Amino acid sequence: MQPIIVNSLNKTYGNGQVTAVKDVSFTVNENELFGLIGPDGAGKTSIFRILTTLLLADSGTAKVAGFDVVTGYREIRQRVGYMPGRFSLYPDLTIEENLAFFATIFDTSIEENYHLIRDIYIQIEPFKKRRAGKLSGGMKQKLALCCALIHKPEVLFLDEPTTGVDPVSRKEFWEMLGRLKSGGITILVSTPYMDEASLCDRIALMQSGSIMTIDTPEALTGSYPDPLFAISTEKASMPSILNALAQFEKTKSHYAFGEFAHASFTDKNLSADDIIGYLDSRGITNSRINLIKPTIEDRFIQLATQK
Ligand SMILES: Nc1ncnc2c1ncn2[C@@H]1O[C@H](COP(=O)(O)OP(=O)(O)OP(=O)(O)O)[C@@H](O)[C@H]1O
Repeated sequence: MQPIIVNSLNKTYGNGQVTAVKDVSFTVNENELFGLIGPDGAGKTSIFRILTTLLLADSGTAKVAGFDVVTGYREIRQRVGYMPGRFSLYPDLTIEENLAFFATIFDTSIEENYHLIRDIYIQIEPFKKRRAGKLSGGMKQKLALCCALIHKPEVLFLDEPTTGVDPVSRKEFWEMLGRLKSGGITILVSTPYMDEASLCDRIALMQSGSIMTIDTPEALTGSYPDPLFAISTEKASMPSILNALAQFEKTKSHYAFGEFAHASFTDKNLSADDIIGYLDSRGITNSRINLIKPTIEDRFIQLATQK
């Protein structure tokens, strides 16, 4: 059985004025870590809320853990864990009290399922008497994950779990997801961070409510359609490099990527020397150009901007 089956979901807000989810279909396999990747407003939270039975779709169907999200909402709520994007715990309760509260509403106890959360909980246990509202971003997120796990869910929904969290805690968090997955839980996670996408088994790249493509991270970057170059120079500013590239008739795409400009060209036989020659002719000298392996972010930009 596939724990998540989504078929042609649509969701609008404001009497149809805002389209949040547009004909979205995907499936998640048992024991898979599946990512919804896209910028703010792509529709990720709406999908999470529909799948966790907190929001009704306008049309389409979805099944979670074998139950329909409309007719089987009670069963689904028993079987899933949900960590919403915004901090959802009780700020005036301590770590321990929040966890005990979530255990109680699911008719279990911290002791009964301690083994599920142990790896994560031991990191925040020394502060168990501290109120949740007074925790750092990384600690809040660990507590929220413990609360989402304490009733032993079959499917875990994590909506932007690492937004606002420092890089070290983000890394630790993803290592924890890997361990949970090995423990047999199916995970749907969303993130706007493209570097995290590569840690999923498969990802759906989303924009403006639609899924542009679904595949493994390796297959997505491997199927980038053109040679991609990273260009830098100490002698010219980024805007002037981008401006020169914009005026080159063979430029297909160009954008700033950290300290580099990334560019692809309509002529697949164009060499780095040809590009250096063109930039020289535009007064951009001493440029360095490397043929690079595209990242998920490059692939996202390519799909989002293709005509
Ligand atoms: N209750 C609402 N009323 C009106 N518009 C909404 C509502 N909730 C979401 N939207 C709009 O629907 C679109 C999709 O929002 P959604 O929250 O699902 O996306 P997201 O990818 O999760 O982004 P974010 O990270 O910003 O939450 C956005 O344009 C958003 O402004």
